[in-house]
Amino acid sequence: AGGGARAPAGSSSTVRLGFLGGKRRLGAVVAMAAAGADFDARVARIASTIRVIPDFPKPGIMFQDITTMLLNPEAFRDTIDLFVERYKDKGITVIAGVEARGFIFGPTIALALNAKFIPLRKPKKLPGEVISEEYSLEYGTDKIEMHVGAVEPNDRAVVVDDLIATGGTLCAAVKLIERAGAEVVECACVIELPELKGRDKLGNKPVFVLVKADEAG
Ligand SMILES: O=P(O)(O)OC[C@H]1O[C@H](OP(=O)(O)OP(=O)(O)O)[C@H](O)[C@@H]1O
Ligand SMILES: Nc1ncnc2[nH]cnc12
Repeated sequence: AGGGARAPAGSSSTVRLGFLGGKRRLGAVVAMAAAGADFDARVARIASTIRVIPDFPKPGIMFQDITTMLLNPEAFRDTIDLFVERYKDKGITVIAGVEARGFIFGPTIALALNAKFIPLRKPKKLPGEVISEEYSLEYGTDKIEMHVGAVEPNDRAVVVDDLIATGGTLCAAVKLIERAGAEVVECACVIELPELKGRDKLGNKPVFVLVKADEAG
């Protein structure tokens, strides 16, 4: 109220910042372009190390095999770094990894972010009290479980897995964490099979992926 007659607090410094911002913006654009080029180069290297095996584990499935990427330390490190760079200033307190391949990437990302790592496991693997969610897969149905007490209501989580196909697994993971009252900020995967429209299953939950596979698995 009455603010219309007054200059907004800090207006002079706003002008100065605007001027400085003008100079900085140019630098920022250059820096962003460089970061973008670097991002693209790292993603290209990661993509080139992923092996595709036709008809595994069933006829018609184009299996995206990340084990060949793990043989290349630069590509493996780039994968971890790209996730850490994305989440480092986002107040993430939990990295939840989906068994089995989410366990390959999740713990290193969690340590780099100083966040908790939470394993989301296949049934009857966790020894304590669990909550569970059933889901359908591209090739069958399954269930994942999480220890009660692993996440707390004020936690901010990212769910990590190697791949999103139909989205059933990530959807179940998000439900588990949200049932425990925490916020899932995003899901993060190395690979997406876009033709299987997994994002649709996740509604408006953001999914960050590094590599989109050409053909549906
Ligand atoms: O988006 P969706 O259709 O749910 O499929 C993606 C899931 O499928 C794969 O795991 P899988 O269930 O084969 O288990 P594994 O990692 O133990 O082999 C993959 O690692 C994801 O977790
Ligand atoms: N095509 C695929 N490759 C690897 N993992 C998968 N999980 C579900 N579909 C897959």
